[in-house]
Amino acid sequence: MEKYDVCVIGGGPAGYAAAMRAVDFKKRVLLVEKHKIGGVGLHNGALSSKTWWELSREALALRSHCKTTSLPIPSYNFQTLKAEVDKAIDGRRELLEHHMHNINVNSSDEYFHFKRGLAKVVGPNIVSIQQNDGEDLEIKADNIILATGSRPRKLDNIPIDEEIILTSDGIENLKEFPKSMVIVGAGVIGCEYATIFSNFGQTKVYMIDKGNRILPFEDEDVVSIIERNLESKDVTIHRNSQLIDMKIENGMVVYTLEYNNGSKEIFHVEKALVSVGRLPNYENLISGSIHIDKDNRGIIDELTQTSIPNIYAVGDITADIALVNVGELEGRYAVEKIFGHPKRPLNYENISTIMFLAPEVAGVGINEVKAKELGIPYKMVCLDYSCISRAIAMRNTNGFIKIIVSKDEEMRILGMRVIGEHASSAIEAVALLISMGKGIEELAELIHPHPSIIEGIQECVRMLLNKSMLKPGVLRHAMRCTSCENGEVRDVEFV
Ligand SMILES: Cc1cc2nc3c(=O)[nH]c(=O)nc-3n(C[C@H](O)[C@H](O)[C@H](O)COP(=O)(O)OP(=O)(O)OC[C@H]3O[C@@H](n4cnc5c(N)ncnc54)[C@H](O)[C@@H]3O)c2cc1C
Ligand SMILES: NC(=O)c1ccc[n+]([C@@H]2O[C@H](COP(=O)([O-])OP(=O)(O)OC[C@H]3O[C@@H](n4cnc5c(N)ncnc54)[C@H](O)[C@@H]3O)[C@@H](O)[C@H]2O)c1
Repeated sequence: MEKYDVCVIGGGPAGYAAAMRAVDFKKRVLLVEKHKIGGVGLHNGALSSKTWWELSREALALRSHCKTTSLPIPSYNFQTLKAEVDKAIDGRRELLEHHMHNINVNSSDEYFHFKRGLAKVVGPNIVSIQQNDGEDLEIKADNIILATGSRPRKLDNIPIDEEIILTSDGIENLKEFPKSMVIVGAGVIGCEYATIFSNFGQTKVYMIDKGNRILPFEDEDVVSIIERNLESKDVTIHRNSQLIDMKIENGMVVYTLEYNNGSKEIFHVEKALVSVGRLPNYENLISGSIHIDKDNRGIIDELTQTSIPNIYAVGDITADIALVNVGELEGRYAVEKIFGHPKRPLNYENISTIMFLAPEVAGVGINEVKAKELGIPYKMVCLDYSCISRAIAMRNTNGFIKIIVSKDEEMRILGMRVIGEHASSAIEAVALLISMGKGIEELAELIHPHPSIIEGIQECVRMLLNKSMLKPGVLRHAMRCTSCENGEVRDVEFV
């Protein structure tokens, strides 16, 4: 039986990162992937949707340019655009495969090994592999890392066929832009696809969420900009309504909503996208004789280690945050825990995120919704994009920067949200400061390039220190500061 130091099951971002970290430790590692390397990080997921988003932004910019210059408004061919998306994904997958297949070339020992097939843990040290183009085999590994990711959650009463009623896995089955589409579940995936389809301007988009607004976990002021922008592109958000029925009739989606006053309305659309969260892939992964603690959100782990000490779980299969960067962090951490001593603790508090919407929303740490939920007293400063030179130069001042700090002398940064153009480029400095446990003085005095969006962050911080260049007492419409304790929000007045 072949023997390895570690066997990693799943070649998505978490598994790939784990396998490559094991190579650093000069350990014999086997990576097993049943389908395509890259997982949802590339296919039907992060990279594919981001490529669609980038293309849709270009399309929107061109449409608005044509409108202002009275040029004919172009229409877009779905297949041509899909070929662009496929090219981007194939390029990244080929790079990962080339890297993987050549990793041992300059080494006398073959540390890295790869098998394509379906893996199953059949003993605490034994993995069986149903190879795609070879014999089934069993291997022995001192340690096993589970990184099999997640899949879209489905609802019992919605007949998903991935042709007419789709999940994010079925987007690639589309042949052309649908004339109309309803999105069930207005979380991150739902809102990103609503942004993409409405940006192209060829699909009438409807959105339904079980809550009374989109992005229920995000702050109200962020959501209101996103909702306003979606609605300006003719997206209909069904508020205070409940989906009571959805079926396919004559190749069309027919859905019924019930409103708060008891009345009902029936809608007909070409396609539906169901994006109501994701489920961990742990079915048929572990033989019944082995018990690993798990719940319906995923495998339960203690800093990546499962209830069986030599079996680790990383990425979407675990019960915590489902993001590429988190999966990679966990994959690397698990390997460091197995073969060395991780230099830094695994910390989920300062994860940076971007929601690819219109405009983009970048975040790090907690938002106001979370701070209130946790009962943390905080101070919040907010600066409108109309005060930032770079936003003015971009002729797009739709957005703001918001920083949340602890409501005490120390004013420790708890979190930040930036909504607007270049939002993502602005958060990194703050992410670093939060992770270093620094206060805000350092940021107030750093020199940033000009003009840049991050200058707005600096002005927010100076506002907290009562030494901003623009005075909030004068620009009340564009600069806000509040404090919150026991759920009570008050305006902070500056002299
Ligand atoms: C539409 C969409 C957009 C997203 N956008 C973003 C984004 O912008 N930013 C971000 O950070 N995150 C984003 N995510 C989330 C991100 O893609 C996931 O968090 C990430 O891919 C999880 O990585 P993973 O390695 O845990 O799992 P996966 O990427 O799901 O990979 C798991 C791999 O394991 C393989 N596998 C499963 N079972 C077995 C088995 N038994 N044997 C062998 N192989 C197996 C699968 O084939 C797969 O390749 C998005 C997700 C979706 C769906
Ligand atoms: N840019 C990014 O970083 C990015 C992009 C896409 C996905 N992701 C990751 O993928 C994960 C999954 O995304 P998602 O959008 O599927 O989940 P999500 O948790 O963000 O949103 C699910 C939404 O569905 C709603 N919902 C749940 N049940 C419902 C029902 N029965 N009817 C109507 N609405 C219902 C919820 O209220 C919620 O708004 C995210 O949590 C995130 O970790 C990240």
